Order: sequence, then structure tokens, then C-alpha cells
Amino acid sequence: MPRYAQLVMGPAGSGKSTYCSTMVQHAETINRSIQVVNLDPAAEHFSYPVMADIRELIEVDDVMEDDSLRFGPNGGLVFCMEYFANNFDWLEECLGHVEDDYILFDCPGQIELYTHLPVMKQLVEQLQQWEFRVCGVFLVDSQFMVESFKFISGVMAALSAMVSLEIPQVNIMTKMDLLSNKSKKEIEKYLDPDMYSMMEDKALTLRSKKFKKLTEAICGLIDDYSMVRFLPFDRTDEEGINIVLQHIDFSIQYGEDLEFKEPKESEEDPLTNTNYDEFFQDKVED
Ligand SMILES: Nc1nc2c(ncn2[C@@H]2O[C@H](COP(=O)(O)OP(=O)(O)OP(=O)(O)O)[C@@H](O)[C@H]2O)c(=O)[nH]1
Ligand SMILES: [Mg+2]
Repeated sequence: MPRYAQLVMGPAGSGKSTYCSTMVQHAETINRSIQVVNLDPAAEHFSYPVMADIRELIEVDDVMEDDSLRFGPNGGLVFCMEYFANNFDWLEECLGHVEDDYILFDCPGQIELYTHLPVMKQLVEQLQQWEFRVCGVFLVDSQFMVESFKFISGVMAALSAMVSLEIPQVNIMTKMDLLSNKSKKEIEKYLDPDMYSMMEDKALTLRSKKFKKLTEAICGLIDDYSMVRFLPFDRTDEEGINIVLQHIDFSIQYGEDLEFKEPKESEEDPLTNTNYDEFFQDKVED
């Protein structure tokens, strides 16, 4: 039986830890169990109960204070994550082997972890070996996305994580509750973006020809592959949170096995079908 994981990623301050605690609370209200692992070695506060905390393995402050290493905060974080990648047995011990577990991994905010360092990819591969179905959840702060150019840079960050991790990914715009009504309207068009029309809107305002060409090329690429779209996330809206959770569950087929166990309504008289073992076996293998 598989286990399920969400890798909660995104730039610093995009709302990853808040997303995790919101999901834990939401799970309680719908009678489900979701647990969280903190993977940020520099985390100071989060308001969810942790199943495991990377700071028990290694902490950024200790690395920075070490005279032989002398790292700053970012180099220190990379060091910690590489140390973590060499010590996955620590994580294995913390996670145990409980079937059907559903775990959120609250990741650090340094974007280079998802774009060109191998650590997160190694983590994904390790989780898959432990029979986790992993979904990437990439968060971007909606406040930075009310203009096309900022939006494109958010899209590119999400896309590079998606391409480098090679797992299903759900992209989310966080902090929707902070937007004014005008900004909410503005942002609606970005949720299911038709990149070409957006490009036309803004084309006249661009001064540099080269910049315009580059923007056109990027928009064209993203539109052609229709790979990036965003779901809104407002932590005060239970219904919206549920929709986000459903999208993620669907991408990792959570609940599929539960549904498969339901007896099907057969047109045949059930009493004539005496080989019940074969009947249920077929359903599981479908
Ligand atoms: N109003 C509102 N505030 C939010 C929301 N999500 C996050 N915040 C606030 O944004 C700030 C950063 O949120 P965090 O959840 O710590 O962000 P993070 O991505 O975990 O940050 P790092 O771990 O430092 O990268 C906090 O002050 C949160 O209270 C939201 O949906 N609505
Ligand atoms: Mg955090």
C-alpha cells in the first residue's frame, strides 16, 4: 500500500508553513489525518505539530557558528540540505512504515534548491523508493503576481521546479485574502492564463524591443505546452482549501484504493458468481 506526500515548495515567505498548518487544521475538520515534517533547518516558528524536524539532525545556526565552515545563511542552508541528503536514514526512522500515511514536507524557501541543486530530486527519489506517491506543491505569493511581468517570473520559478523534479505539481497562489477587490479581479486572468492575450495587453507599454521579444518567446513557450496554471488559496475559505486538496489528491491518486473496494453493482445475479476471490482480485488489478 502506498503512502502519500506533498512537497511544499516556493520562494521565501510565500506561505509554505502557513499552508501546512492550514491543511492540518482543514484535515481535522474533514476527519482525515495529515502530518507535517519540517525540512527547513533555519525555521524559527511554525504552528503545526511536527512528525519530524530536520533541526534535530542539523541546524543552520550551528553550521554558521562552526569556525571551520564559516558559512553565511544561504551557504549554511545548502550545507545542511546536503548533509540531510547524506543522512536519509534519519528521515526513514522518523517516518516509520505506516501504510496510507499522508505527509506534508515543509521545505526551505531558497529557490536554488528546486532549480539547480540535486537535493530535492534526491529526496523525491528516496521517497518514491519508500513507496510514497509524491506531489510537488509550489506556492507563489499572490501579492507579487498582480502584474504580468511579475507573474511570468512566478511561472518560470514554478516551471523550473516542475521540470527538475519530474513529479506531478500543483501551483498555488497564496494569501488571496490580502488582495483588494480590484487586485482580485486583476489576478483572475492569471489563474487560467491565456498567455498570448496577456502579452498583447501589455505589449504597447513595453519600451525595449528586445525585452518585448524575450517576453513573447517565453509566453509562447508556456502557452504552447499549457503546463503552468495556478489555483487560488485563501486560508479563510474552507471550500477553496478543499478544492486545492482535491486537486492534489487526484494527482497522487489518494483514495483510489478506498474507492476500488466498493462492491460494484453487477447485472448478473451475485449468487451465480461464486468465485468471489477472483471477483475482487480483478477489481484491484484494473
Ligand atoms: N493574510 C495571510 N497571511 C499569510 C498567508 N500565508 C502566509 N501568511 C503570512 O506570511 C508570512 C510568511 O508566511 P510563512 O508561512 O512563514 O511563509 P514561508 O513560506 O513558510 O516562509 P519561509 O519558511 O521563511 O520561506 C507570515 O507572516 C504569515 O502569517 C495567508 O494565506 N494569508
Ligand atoms: Mg516556513
